[in-house]
Amino acid sequence: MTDGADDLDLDLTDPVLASEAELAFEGALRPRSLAEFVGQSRVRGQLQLLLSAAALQQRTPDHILLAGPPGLGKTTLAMIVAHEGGRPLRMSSGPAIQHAGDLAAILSSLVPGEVLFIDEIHRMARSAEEMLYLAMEDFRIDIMVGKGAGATSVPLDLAPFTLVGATTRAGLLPNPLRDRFGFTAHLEFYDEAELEHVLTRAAGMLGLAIDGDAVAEIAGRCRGTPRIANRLLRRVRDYTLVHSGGSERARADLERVRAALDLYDVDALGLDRLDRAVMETILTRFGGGPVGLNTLAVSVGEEAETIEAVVEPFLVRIGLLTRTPRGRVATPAAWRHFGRQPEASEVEAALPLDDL
Ligand SMILES: Nc1ncnc2c1ncn2[C@@H]1O[C@H](COP(=O)(O)OP(=O)(O)OP(=O)(O)O)[C@@H](O)[C@H]1O
Repeated sequence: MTDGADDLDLDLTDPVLASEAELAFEGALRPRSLAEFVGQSRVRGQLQLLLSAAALQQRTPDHILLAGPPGLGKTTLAMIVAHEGGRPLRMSSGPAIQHAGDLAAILSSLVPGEVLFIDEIHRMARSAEEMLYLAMEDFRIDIMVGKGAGATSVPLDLAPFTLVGATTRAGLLPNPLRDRFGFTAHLEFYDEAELEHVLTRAAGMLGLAIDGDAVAEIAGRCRGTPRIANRLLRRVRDYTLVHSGGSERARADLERVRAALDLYDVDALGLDRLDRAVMETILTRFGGGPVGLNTLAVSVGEEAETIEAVVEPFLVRIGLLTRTPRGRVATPAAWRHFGRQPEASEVEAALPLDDL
């Protein structure tokens, strides 16, 4: 149990308190140290070295870029970087920094040694990005005063800080920005043993008794992602609570886990509704592909960025989808998983999207 577990001692029958409890649960679940952080052993080792070297030399750690799909622990790692070094943490995000002035206001108010976390850093305004280059390198920014011919730039010294940037799309970062990070961590999907560890820890904090095979079933269906693992566990907790008449001693067994996950539309491979809509669209509307990302996004009614950053990495990883220069293509494993034959696809191509 971590310190945050005490926050969970709330009355779950009160709807307001229950949602507070869910939030408290999210917060309490975040590991507070690298030792508590499950999996990503390579990244953990690299970060540990970087932080230890900075501590020995009594300087701020180098800037760190965390890259990888959503829910793998980027925010958690940023918090750990601050916590391990006993440094304050300022949190912001790319979409919130739409002008250089927004960034100047944040940078100029940092205290020495502060960790600045910018989530979705690839979505920051270009003018702010340019200001960040100088800030990262020299701990200095140039502020423009006045307008037109009379405008002058006034240098402003900043307190030394560590920037931790997070991105689901490292490829979108301009090279000058990427090069100014002292270390880039690429977070990978978690394997099932690691997810079982995450789930067992979370179940303990939630006070949920759960069988080993039931934990393994959730681990196999959470797309290699701790955030999804924790979310599914909460639904299993709800299901167990309701189907045992609210008994405190209820146990989540394999049967209950399967029933809960089926109810919430999570299939045996962990595909959810959006994953399935994407795959079925490729299989039925486009005969298995190739199909371009934008065409696919319009057909599914979802943002191209969401498909590229959230849906595709997992589908590629489990071998249902490949990316080719001509577009996305379903693999033979995808045809098998969806119980379809390539020849049948043209017949079904006339189906409207709602029928998928
Ligand atoms: N290695 C881990 N061990 C235990 N729990 C983890 C781990 N990584 C993530 N989690 C849990 O998963 C949840 C999501 O993690 P986090 O918010 O850090 O992901 P993220 O990569 O920042 O996601 P996003 O890109 O969507 O912001 C958190 O509740 C956290 O407790």
